[in-house]
Amino acid sequence: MAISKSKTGVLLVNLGTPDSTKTGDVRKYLREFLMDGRVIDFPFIPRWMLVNLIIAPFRAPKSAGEYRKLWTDRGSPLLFHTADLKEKLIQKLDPEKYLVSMAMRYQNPSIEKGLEELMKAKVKKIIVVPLFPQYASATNGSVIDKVMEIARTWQIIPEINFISNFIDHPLFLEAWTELGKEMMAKDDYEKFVFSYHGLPERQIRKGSVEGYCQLGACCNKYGPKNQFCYRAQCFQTTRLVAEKLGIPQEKTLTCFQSRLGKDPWIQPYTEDIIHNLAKEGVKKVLVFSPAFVADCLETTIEVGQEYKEEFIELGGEKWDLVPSLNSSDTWVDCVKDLVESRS
Ligand SMILES: C=CC1=C(C)c2cc3[nH]c(cc4nc(cc5[nH]c(cc1n2)c(C)c5CCC(=O)O)C(CCC(=O)O)=C4C)c(C)c3C=C
Ligand SMILES: [Fe+2]
Ligand SMILES: [Fe+2]
Repeated sequence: MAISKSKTGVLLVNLGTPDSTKTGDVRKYLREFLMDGRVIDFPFIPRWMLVNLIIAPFRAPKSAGEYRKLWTDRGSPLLFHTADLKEKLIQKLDPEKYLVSMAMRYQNPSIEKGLEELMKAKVKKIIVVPLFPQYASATNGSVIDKVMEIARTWQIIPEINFISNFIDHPLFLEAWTELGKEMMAKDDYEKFVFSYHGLPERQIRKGSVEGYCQLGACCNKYGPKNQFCYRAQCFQTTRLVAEKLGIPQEKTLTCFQSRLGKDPWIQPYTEDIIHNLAKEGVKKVLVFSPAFVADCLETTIEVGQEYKEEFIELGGEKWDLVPSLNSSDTWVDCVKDLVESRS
């Protein structure tokens, strides 16, 4: 009892995934996810109408089909890779000092449950690790928001520490370098595409400090004024990973996938990059997806299957996806260090 009182609680949080591939479960997931005002940042009524009358009903059957292609015996890869990461982290952290739990921002296991587990053990402090390397209001911001919404109902609120982003953590970069090297040993790639999850441009502008972020060349530099700009962090991630792998900058392309709706999202779009590469006669491409730390619908299906089919149809020969960090040893070491450095 005395020992558990002095433990630090660690909460790993990933995005979320449906409970099953049934259309009803996918609809429920999409509703919870997209009704988050940090994800679709419209006022409540237009957001409610858009999500409940248009996106969820029409998208759910299509998304359920995509999830069926992705699903495994262990369920959703996003979920089981996060569970594996948690188990491996437990093995590496001192059990006398740390108690680790995991959650999904949307659906299950919920953040409520994850925090409850830590609070029941009377932890002295909580370190929340949103598993998103680049800060965005729609992801890390939303996790922080949700944790605070829950914590404000407690009588005793222990010290809570949030990891904001970790794009320049040496072990994060090393983990991607190891995976990239393994792929690069197999073939000579002409171009290296870094495809990140997209965001509506509006969300970047809202976070712009003194109007600095203009969604253009401003993202080619990374400093105090754009340290929270998601697009700038993505470009910086590309530069850091490419540098460690010895890939010349002119062979790298940073782009953004998964646009939803008609509003402009951050550019360049991955689809446009695919078309341009094919037009230029590029045949062999290696693709990194460093906005995700676990393989999921966005990596395996969208990048690994759909974009690949498009590139091959347009005349390309190879479009190989670097697998995500999942629960690789170096990535587990990175999370261990993120936690221990805040203890
Ligand atoms: C307005 C819509 C969306 C924003 C903004 C958004 C930001 C965002 N998302 C991720 C990470 C993931 N997204 C995933 C799936 C997914 N994302 C959206 C929409 C927005 N995301 C939808 C509708 C979906 C569901 C799938 C679909 O119908 O296409 C996933 C995969 C989950 C899985 O179960 O595999 C991840 C991970 C980031 C990092 C991000 C902003 C930076
Ligand atoms: Fe998303
Ligand atoms: Fe910016």
